[in-house]
Amino acid sequence: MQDNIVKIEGLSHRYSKDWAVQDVSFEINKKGIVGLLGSNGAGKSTTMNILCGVLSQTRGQVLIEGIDMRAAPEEAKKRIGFLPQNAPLYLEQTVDEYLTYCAHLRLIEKPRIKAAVDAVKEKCGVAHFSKRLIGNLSGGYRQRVGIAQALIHKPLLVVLDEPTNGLDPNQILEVRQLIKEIAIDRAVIFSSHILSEIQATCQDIIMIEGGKMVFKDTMESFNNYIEPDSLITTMENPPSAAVLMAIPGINEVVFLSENTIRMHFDPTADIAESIVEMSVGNRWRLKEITLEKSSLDAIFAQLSNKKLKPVLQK
Ligand SMILES: Nc1ncnc2c1ncn2[C@@H]1O[C@H](COP(=O)(O)OP(=O)(O)OP(=O)(O)O)[C@@H](O)[C@H]1O
Repeated sequence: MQDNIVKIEGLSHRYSKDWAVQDVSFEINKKGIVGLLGSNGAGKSTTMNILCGVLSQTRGQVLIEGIDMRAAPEEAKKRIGFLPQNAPLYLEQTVDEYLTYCAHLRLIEKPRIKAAVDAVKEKCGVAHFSKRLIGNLSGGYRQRVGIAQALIHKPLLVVLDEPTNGLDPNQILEVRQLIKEIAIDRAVIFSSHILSEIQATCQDIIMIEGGKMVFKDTMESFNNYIEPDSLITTMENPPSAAVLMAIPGINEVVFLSENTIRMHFDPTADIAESIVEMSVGNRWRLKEITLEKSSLDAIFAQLSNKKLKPVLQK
């Protein structure tokens, strides 16, 4: 029995001569929400389209519950519900007509179709719009219908490509809540170029930039990277950089001016307390000490910077 629903190994894809995705490998557990984060053009849609069997990779392997997407696409696709970046909605159909059509496409047996449609309408909060033309729904409700079609055949894995893109703040909150609900008994992977979006919803995060995976871990460990690791002090009578560097835990000292110093330190060491105590003992005349906390956006920017080594890759 597989303990993961997705296993991707050495995935690479090029459309013509440029590689859109290069050597991406990851696994997804059977339950929970994974966020695929990356800026525009990072390779998110390419990865998701390959994962769902919509696009055939140049290299590498995609296994869905151990089934090779290339070798047995029909079996693998049965396990997946997909909402692509541009939801495949027919605006001139009603919600009922469209979901019934999707149920047929998913080869649900005729006598079971009505119950399947009713169940996903209920789950996605669109039952009261059953007879409404999709073209007359708001963006948020259209997205709900898009998610409903992805759930119609009760897939083990739901793949949502930028599901909150273009929605207003209230609609974003509603779709996030819906994603959390559908992930209770299955795996969900969704993509976004907005870090806070992934942070609010996911247990795990995979980040790709320039087609390469630069980070993969739990959201919790990602958040730990924003622990303060530098501080700024102002002292009337500061010691030399060498004296400060000798304090255990300090690994870089930068004089910003004669009296203002930035110190980088190991976040596990209690540096602020050591500096205050030493300042009193050595008459450094400490006037100010401020911990600097990297913002999430700064970390995102750092990880997105292709020139940097992918230091956080696990
Ligand atoms: N059909 C295509 N033909 C040629 N190049 C493509 C094609 N689709 C995507 N690309 C290129 O592949 C790279 C990755 O694109 P992809 O759409 O996967 O990124 P993305 O992270 O989903 O970005 P976005 O959020 O803007 O959709 C980009 O450089 C893009 O221009």
